[in-house]
Formats: sequence, C-alpha cells, structure tokens
Amino acid sequence: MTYVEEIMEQVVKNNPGQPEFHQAVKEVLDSIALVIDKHEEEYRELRILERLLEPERSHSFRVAWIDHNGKAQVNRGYRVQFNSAIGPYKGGLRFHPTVNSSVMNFLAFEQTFKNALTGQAIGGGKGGSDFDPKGKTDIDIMNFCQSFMVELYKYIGPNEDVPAGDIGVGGREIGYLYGMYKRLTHQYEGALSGKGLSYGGSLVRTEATGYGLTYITEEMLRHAGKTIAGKKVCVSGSGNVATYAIEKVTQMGGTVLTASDSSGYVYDPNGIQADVIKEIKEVRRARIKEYCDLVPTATFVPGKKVWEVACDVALPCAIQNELDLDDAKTLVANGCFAVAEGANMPTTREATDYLQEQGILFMPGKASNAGGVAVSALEMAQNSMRISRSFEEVDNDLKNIMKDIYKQVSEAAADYDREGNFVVGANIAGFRRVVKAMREQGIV
Ligand SMILES: NC(=O)C1=CN([C@@H]2O[C@H](COP(=O)(O)OP(=O)(O)OC[C@H]3O[C@@H](n4cnc5c(N)ncnc54)[C@H](OP(=O)(O)O)[C@@H]3O)[C@@H](O)[C@H]2O)C=CC1
Ligand SMILES: O=C(O)CCC(=O)C(=O)O
Repeated sequence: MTYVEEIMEQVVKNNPGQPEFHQAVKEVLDSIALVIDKHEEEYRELRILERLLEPERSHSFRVAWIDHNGKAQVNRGYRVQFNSAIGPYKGGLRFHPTVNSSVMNFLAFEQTFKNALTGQAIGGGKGGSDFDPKGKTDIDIMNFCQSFMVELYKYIGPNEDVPAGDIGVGGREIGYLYGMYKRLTHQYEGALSGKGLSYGGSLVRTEATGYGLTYITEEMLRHAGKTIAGKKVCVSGSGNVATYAIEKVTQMGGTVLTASDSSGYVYDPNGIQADVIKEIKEVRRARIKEYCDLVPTATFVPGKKVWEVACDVALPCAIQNELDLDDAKTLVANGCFAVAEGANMPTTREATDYLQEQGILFMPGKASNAGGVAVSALEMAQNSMRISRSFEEVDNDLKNIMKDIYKQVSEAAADYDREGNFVVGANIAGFRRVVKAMREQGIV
C-alpha cells in the first residue's frame, strides 16, 4: 500500500461518519500523490500527511439562548482550528442545520489550502453551528449570536484566529458577534472580518468572493481564447457569493440566466438583476420566488436545480455537492464549456472527474472562491495599521490576487505534466506552501 493509500484509510478510521471530510481529503490526496511519490521516504519520516490531516484543535460547545417567545433553545457550536503553519487560523462561520463535525472538518481542511493560495499569512479554520437562521426574528439572531460569542471569544483574536461569514452569516450576524466580542474582551481589534464599514470593515469584502470568482473565471477563459462577454451563465444560490458573481458577470458583459435557493430557481432570459436579488435576500430576507413579482420576464421553477438551463459557463455558488454527475452530463450536453466553483466543494467527485474528462475548463473552489478570504486578510492588515483603503485599491489587489492564483495553479499542474488540470494544480500549489512552512517549524 502506498503512503497516500495508508493515510486515506487512517483518515476514514479516525473520522468515522464524516463523508464530506473524507471526500475533501481524498481529492487532495489523489492530487498530491504526484508530489508524495517524489519524496515519500522523507514525508513518511516527518509524518507530514498525518500532521496535515489532524486538526491542531477542535472546539465544540453548547449554545443555549432564549428565543423571541422567551423559550430556551439549544444548539451546538464549533470552531475547528485546522492548520496555523502560515498564519493565524482564518475562515468563516456557517449557521445552517446541516452543520456537523464532518462539514466543519471538510471546510477547515479546504480553507488551509485556499488560504495558502492567496499568498497571505493566514492559516486554515472554520466554525459555525447547526442553528438555522431561516425564519428567525432579528431578536432571535442577536440572542443566538451573542450566546455563540460568549464561548467563541475564548479561542479567537487578531493574532490567533479570525472568523468571518459563510452560509447564514452575513453583515448582520458579524455585527452582533463583534458587539459581544468587544463587550467580553474590552478590545477594539480585528478579531472578525466582514465587519461593517462603520466599525472597521473593509470596502470590497462584501463583494469579494463573487467578484473574485468572476475575475478568475475571466482569466481562465482568456487563456482559452474566450471571454465572459456575450456568454450565457448559470449561477446557483442567491446569497453573498451568488449575488456579487451575478453583479460582476453582468458588468463584464455576460448574461446570468438563473439564481436559486433551496426552494427552486428563477430563470430570466434577459439577465438576472443583482439589485433585485439584494432587495429580496438582503432587505426582505424572502424566498427567491419573489423575484418574479418584481421582474415580469422571470419564471420560477420550484424544486429543481439551475443546471438544466443551457449555458456556456456554470458558477455553482450555493452549497457542497449541489452539482452531481447527472447535472454535469446535462451541462455538457447543453454546450457548457466552463465551470468555476463559487461555493466550497459544490461539485461531487464523480461530476468533477466527468467534466474534466470531457475537456471542460474546471476551476475548483479553493482557487476560485479565495477572493473572499483574501480581502478578509486585507481587512486584517487595514485593522492592524488603523487605515481604510479605497474601493479601487482593494478591488485592484483582489484582481491581482486572483490572477496570481490562476498562475500558481496552472504552473503547479504543468510542473507535474497535468496542464489544464486546475484541481491538481490548486492542491499541489497549496500543499507545497503549507508543507514548506510546516517543515521549517519542526515537528509540532
Ligand atoms: N461568503 C463568503 O465570503 C464565501 C463563501 N463561500 C462558500 O460559498 C457558498 C455560499 O456561501 P454564501 O453565499 O456566503 O452563503 P449565503 O448564506 O449568503 O447563501 C447561500 C445560498 O445558497 C442557497 N442554498 C443553500 N442550500 C441550497 C441547496 N441545497 N440548493 C440550492 N440552494 C441552496 C441558499 O438558499 P436558502 O436560503 O434557501 O438556504 C442561499 O441562497 C458556501 O459554500 C460557502 O462556503 C466560499 C468562499 C467565501
Ligand atoms: O473571509 C474569511 O475569512 C472566510 C471566507 C470563507 O469562509 C471561505 O473562504 O470559505
């Protein structure tokens, strides 16, 4: 058995019942096997993979809170501090009923590689809760966030671990979390990113993941002699990532045909309007169906996924494993030539393999959605220096970071004779950076 096979077996044995974590690990191990083969003896001796695959620390805690009816409620909170080889732990908080140890481990593991690709000094972490914000009142959200922070604040800080948003955690939640952090610690410091502009947030952080996704997609298309302008694009989701991907694709001359939530999708041949999505999701906090009340040319398709709509480019921006093999086959049959992941691991392994076999340009999330965390790191830097940079400056940095990520993943793939395989490239480039830092810091 090879070192990589042994390690995969061990991960499954040590983390039973964690399918998402196993899936994320398997994809990385399959890619880095090419590197491991060259250094097997040395890596075995240093227990590189064993250390890389074991989170440095995992916190799980009770979150008891009182809802707007005065009733006691209990949820489980998590913070997984996966790897701090290149900087303080960094990664979002997810509030969603599907959150469990497997989802937390997969996200924190992916984050370690993604953060390395940004070229910034940030390690990998992730947290969240099985709390479902859907249908909750503002008071419920505030009470939950405050109780969550009463435990979380012990583990975070600007030089230790800096959480941000993810599914179910946006500007409102970060505000409530930050207010309680400050009350508990008496410190006005950058212990969270994605903060409001009135209290230390960075311009462009709200837009960063969706914009960054669009910038790297354009870069990938440009190298294939194409451009987003004039293309039909399917976006899934209608949250933070989807909204700003829709906005930027539209600005760059593409037509976004779809947006969705867990109830179904809306289709508009004239192009989905980001401002309408913002009104529905950020102001009314309503379901995607309402889009059709505001835009008469749109239709709502309940209970279906956007991938049945013919498009040139697909941008999955909702949740893990939302694009499966059947969806991939439909996309290819309908002429789609590029997929870039806005969400974390939205494409199943079978679908990824199929798309790559079919010659579809495929950019994995750890590269293509890294713009969000990259601008979070710029927010951390601004907080440390007590400065605020302009929208243009930060957006320009974001563009350069995404171009650099494209370059890194293409070059790493080419180094191992896998030109155009950005999955292999992203995993190898991230791995090399993290492992170099781990080796230089000794066995810890
Ligand atoms: N925010 C960020 O900066 C970053 C986010 N990501 C990743 O991007 C993805 C989206 O995050 P974000 O936009 O922040 O989250 P949001 O909570 O803002 O939006 C999530 C969206 O996905 C939809 N969704 C969830 N589950 C499903 C489903 N099963 N089918 C269809 N739609 C679904 C939600 O709909 P509903 O309301 O019905 O659940 C909602 O529209 C996640 O994978 C996240 O990890 C990656 C990098 C950075
Ligand atoms: O901005 C951040 O720190 C984290 C963003 C995030 O959760 C992600 O990249 O998946």
